[in-house]
Amino acid sequence: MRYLSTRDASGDASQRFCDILIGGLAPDGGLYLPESYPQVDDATLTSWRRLLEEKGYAALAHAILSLYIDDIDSEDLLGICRRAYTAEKFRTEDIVPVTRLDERLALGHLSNGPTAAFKDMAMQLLGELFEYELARRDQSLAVLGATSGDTGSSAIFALKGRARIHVFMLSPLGRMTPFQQAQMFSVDDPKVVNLAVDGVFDDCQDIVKKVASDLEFKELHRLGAVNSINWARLLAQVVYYVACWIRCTERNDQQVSFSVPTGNFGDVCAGHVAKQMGVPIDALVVATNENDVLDEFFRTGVYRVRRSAETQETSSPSMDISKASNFERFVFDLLGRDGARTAELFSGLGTGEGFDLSDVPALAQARSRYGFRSGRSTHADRVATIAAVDKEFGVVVDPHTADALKVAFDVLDGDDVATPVVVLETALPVKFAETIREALGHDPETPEAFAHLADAERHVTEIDNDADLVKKIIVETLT
Ligand SMILES: Cc1ncc(COP(=O)(O)O)c(C=O)c1O
Ligand SMILES: N[C@@H](CCOP(=O)(O)O)C(=O)O
Repeated sequence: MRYLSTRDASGDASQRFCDILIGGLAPDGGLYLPESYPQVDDATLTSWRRLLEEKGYAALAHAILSLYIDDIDSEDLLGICRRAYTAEKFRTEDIVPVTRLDERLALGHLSNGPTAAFKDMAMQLLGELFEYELARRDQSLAVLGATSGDTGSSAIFALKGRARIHVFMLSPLGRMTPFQQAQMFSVDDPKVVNLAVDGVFDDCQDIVKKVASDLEFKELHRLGAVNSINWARLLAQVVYYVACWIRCTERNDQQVSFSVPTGNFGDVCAGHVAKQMGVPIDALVVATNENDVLDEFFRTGVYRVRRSAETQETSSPSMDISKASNFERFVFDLLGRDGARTAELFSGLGTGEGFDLSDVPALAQARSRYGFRSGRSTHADRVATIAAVDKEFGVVVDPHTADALKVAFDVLDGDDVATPVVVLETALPVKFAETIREALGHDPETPEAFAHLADAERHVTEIDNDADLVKKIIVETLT
């Protein structure tokens, strides 16, 4: 399989998987996608069903990843998957258990990993892939990432202690929950550098892209990416769509839909990839919080990015995002993979512009061909949903999952989706105690592994929103 950039007008798919794994963002500022989506037939779906049942999640991951990775020996890739997806790390043999709430609703549990968020599903694999490839190249990597609360911890826990890797993680100052801050900043490791930026997540992500676009700097300091701009993140996430579909169905002609709490559009974009491969997925429901740029797009065709000052601070803080990176991948597909047009639309976003596709005939396909639906949820909605789901099903969900449940109820009640909906649970409630207390009147359960966090010492430097300053810190740390 070869890969191309969403901004490459020539359509030249010349990159191999391990090159883009290490490269992260494409040199032209675009995001990598495979030249085509491998198509799965009935026999393949049946074999995946058997594989998951008989050999487990790691074996399923190996089968799916093998369709996209042809520059890692198959046995080595299997070893990588087995090391990434263990019952010890994910606290369950199933890795991704599914709870059926009723005949039309299920929860896909993605947050049983080391940092209690779905980011671990991809990040544990990324850690193993980096280790393997860097050893093969005898190289080091300086990972520069941005987080709104969960990617940061997940990356740090997956990468710390790996000899060839430094981690520089940018987070929006004061905008994460106390638990998220404690989890991330408690790591005491000279090769892990936490930088709290005076700004919002989008500012942090802009810095990452700006620094990575300085190709000389990137090459000199061997800069890598762990955000979902890295294709490997999305690829790993495709696997749990397949696993959830298998766990909710008995036959290959049965479809399910997914409701996905959405911020940077990475999670639901992995669902888009799975659907394009032929996995029997009906609707992909994009559930946003009050930062509803994507809901607005799917309703109107207008992509109106908000400036930092307009990005609201909400009680599902990990989704406080107004410039969704991976949306570029979907628009590239929607526009028939027109790299020149995609470059034109997305290169203006840095200056706060958006675009309007309401007149483009292909927009209708967002729903008809690609299955997208959307909706938004507010603070009042998520608090009410957490309380209602606890009362009706005896399950406590985190605020992000509550947003997806709220929108799932909307589309089901409005008869907009006729297939069972799997709501992706993206974090554990322990990370968002204040909102849980407001909804339920008591604290969320604290798993034993996190009991020590509240008192841990913090390791973080507060900095201005300044890409040059970040470069300076990277240089000083690496030399
Ligand atoms: C808990 C949680 N839920 C949902 C999301 C949204 O996922 P995505 O950015 O892939 O759309 C994030 C982060 O973005 C998150 O941390
Ligand atoms: N919600 C994320 C934001 C970054 O998204 P990513 O999927 O691109 O890494 C977070 O919690 O940090």
